Amino acid sequence: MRLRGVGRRYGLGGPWVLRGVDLEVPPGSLTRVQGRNGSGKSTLLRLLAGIDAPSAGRITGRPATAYVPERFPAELPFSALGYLTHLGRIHGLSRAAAARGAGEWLERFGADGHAGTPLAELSKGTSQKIAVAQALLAAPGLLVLDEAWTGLDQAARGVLDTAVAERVADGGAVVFVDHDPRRLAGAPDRVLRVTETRLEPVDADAHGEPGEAGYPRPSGGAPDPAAGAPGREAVVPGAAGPSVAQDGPGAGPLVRVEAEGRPGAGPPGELSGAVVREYGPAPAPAHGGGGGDDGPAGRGRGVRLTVEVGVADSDGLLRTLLTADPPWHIRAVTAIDDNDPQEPARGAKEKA
Ligand SMILES: Nc1ncnc2c1ncn2[C@@H]1O[C@H](COP(=O)(O)OP(=O)(O)OP(=O)(O)O)[C@@H](O)[C@H]1O
Repeated sequence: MRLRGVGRRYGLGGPWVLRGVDLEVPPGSLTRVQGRNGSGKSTLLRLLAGIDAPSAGRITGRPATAYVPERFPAELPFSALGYLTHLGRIHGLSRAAAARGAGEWLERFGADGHAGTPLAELSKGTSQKIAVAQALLAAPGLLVLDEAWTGLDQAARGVLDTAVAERVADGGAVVFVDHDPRRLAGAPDRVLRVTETRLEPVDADAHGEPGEAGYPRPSGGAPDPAAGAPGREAVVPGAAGPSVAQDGPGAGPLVRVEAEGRPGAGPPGELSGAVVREYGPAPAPAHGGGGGDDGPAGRGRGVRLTVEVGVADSDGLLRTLLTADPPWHIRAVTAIDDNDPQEPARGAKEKA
């Protein structure tokens, strides 16, 4: 598949999110895409997946494509097995092959016990397994994964790792975005960074390094007026306890997760190994609202939660937030570069 001079902007006269992107996606290739929050990674992946059209340029030579979106629409009136069979049919499989493939993927993901469960009644984790299974089941020529590992348990993440390797070995192309710099570390044939509307190759030596330009802190965020809110920089109650306050979330690379909850939501009580950096009223929308991106905060002013956690625990943290009732809306996930002078000294801050 080939992208030539591809650009995307939203709305009439809106700013270009991507511009002049030339890209070839060869068969049998594994490509990682990274970039700052809001740089345009999901926009690029939607274009690659063919569910969005470029505002400029051309995309040619698309193979059969499957896509795991950042958010899976789980409210459809199907059972898990019925949905996967239906999707298999849409991907061109015969009824028998679709049903067989659906059953096999449910089993591989350890979700066969939920074959008859309506989608709307599935847990977030099982729902994510279905989101991934629907993309894998027709063995697509191009597989596009937008944070597809998030919300999966450890065993299912391993199944997905293996499935990606199988796809590539089988001549399929896989393009993925993931917040964890260690995801499929060493496996991608190339790493691309979306920056300032462009797509540029990342130095192979920088693959997956925390703090590398693919994982900077959120860009341009105005200081939060709620900086002094109660609970800021507190240790999560009932979770990691005093050892976190003394030692921080452990040695090694850290990930910062920013989430937004319903008005009045308290922090979930099971954020093991995590340090809460900020907890208070969400800032007012920068553009006066109307963007249709209210998240679980709904129309009211929600609660903003910023948590730091070791990379190894970040999947668990995300799962906890996403499966909370009501779930938190994940605003940003960024790795933290301890060598960055703009980062406040750790240790000292934890003890403040
Ligand atoms: N449907 C849309 N309508 C209007 N603007 C959009 C739409 N989708 C994305 N944008 C804007 O395009 C820019 C890039 O968004 P995109 O979601 O592609 O970035 P991203 O790198 O995937 O971000 P994140 O890491 O936070 O998921 C952002 O400024 C975003 O607000």
